[in-house]
Amino acid sequence: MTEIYKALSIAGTDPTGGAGIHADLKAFQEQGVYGMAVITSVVAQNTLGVKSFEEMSQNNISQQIDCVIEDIKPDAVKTGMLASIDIIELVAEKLKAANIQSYVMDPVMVAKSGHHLLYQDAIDHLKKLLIPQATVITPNIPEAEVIIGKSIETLQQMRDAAKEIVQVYGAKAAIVKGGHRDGEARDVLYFDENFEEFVSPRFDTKHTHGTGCTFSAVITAELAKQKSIKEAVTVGKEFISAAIKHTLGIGKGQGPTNHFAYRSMNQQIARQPL
Ligand SMILES: Nc1ncnc2c1ncn2[C@@H]1O[C@H](COP(=O)(O)OP(=O)(O)O)[C@@H](O)[C@H]1O
Ligand SMILES: Cc1ncc(COP(=O)(O)OP(=O)(O)O)c(N)n1
Repeated sequence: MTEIYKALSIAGTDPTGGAGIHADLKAFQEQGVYGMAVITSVVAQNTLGVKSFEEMSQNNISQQIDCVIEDIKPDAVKTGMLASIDIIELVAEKLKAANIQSYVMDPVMVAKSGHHLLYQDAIDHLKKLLIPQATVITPNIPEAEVIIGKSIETLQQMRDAAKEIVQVYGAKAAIVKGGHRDGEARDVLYFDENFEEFVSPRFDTKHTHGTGCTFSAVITAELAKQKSIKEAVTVGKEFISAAIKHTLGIGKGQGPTNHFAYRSMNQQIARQPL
């Protein structure tokens, strides 16, 4: 019988489907993994920006997580938008108790539109309670700067940051993403005392809404399928590169990426125009 691999995203929503839980579920599905979702915050946002968000109650989030874990235990979990200290504390406690095999932490802080998705006072809790539990953490450059408290401009500083997040803050592996720099899109992974770099050309497009969510969701799906960290990040990079390159061109602002592109390319099927 075919093994069913299962992944859970604990994150906020995006009604236009480009980021958050919606992007995560689509990425899980594309990668052949059964997707599940616990909603931390309902966000009113679209490709033009975030209007507002409301957090779910502690009791409700707690019960959502219990409903999943008691019934269909995930092979891998990712967290995205967690918003507040209370939610971080709750999720950290639940993850520890569930003894999850692979945990991918996307330390979501600020949307590309500039709207804060994490209260400033919650950053220390993210660092103390969740980073030490992470199998892989996937900060973009501004998030890595907040975590280590230093500015990151050069490739060497990206490498130093990835190493520090592992050695000082306790993640098993860290990938610092280069999406916010100029030139080629180069991401740096530090794991097992080694560096690996993942590179693609920089595609000249404004349609990059939800790139970080999608990238970390694909890594989560691949880890759920028992792939190694290096294999999972390799697929994540190929997926997000194809999704940015073959833009859908929808939305009035920074549009979503093309979740169909990676599978369409691999299967040579024109499910959507490439
Ligand atoms: N214009 C682009 N062209 C190619 N790759 C990109 C581009 N923008 C981002 N990426 C890649 O997308 C992934 C997500 O990175 P990033 O956009 O920095 O994350 P976030 O959404 O968290 O800010 C990384 O692999 C990054 O290198
Ligand atoms: C609910 C929710 N979670 C995370 C984000 C940020 O997503 P990200 O992948 O960093 O992409 P941008 O939104 O910054 O383009 C979000 N917007 N909403």
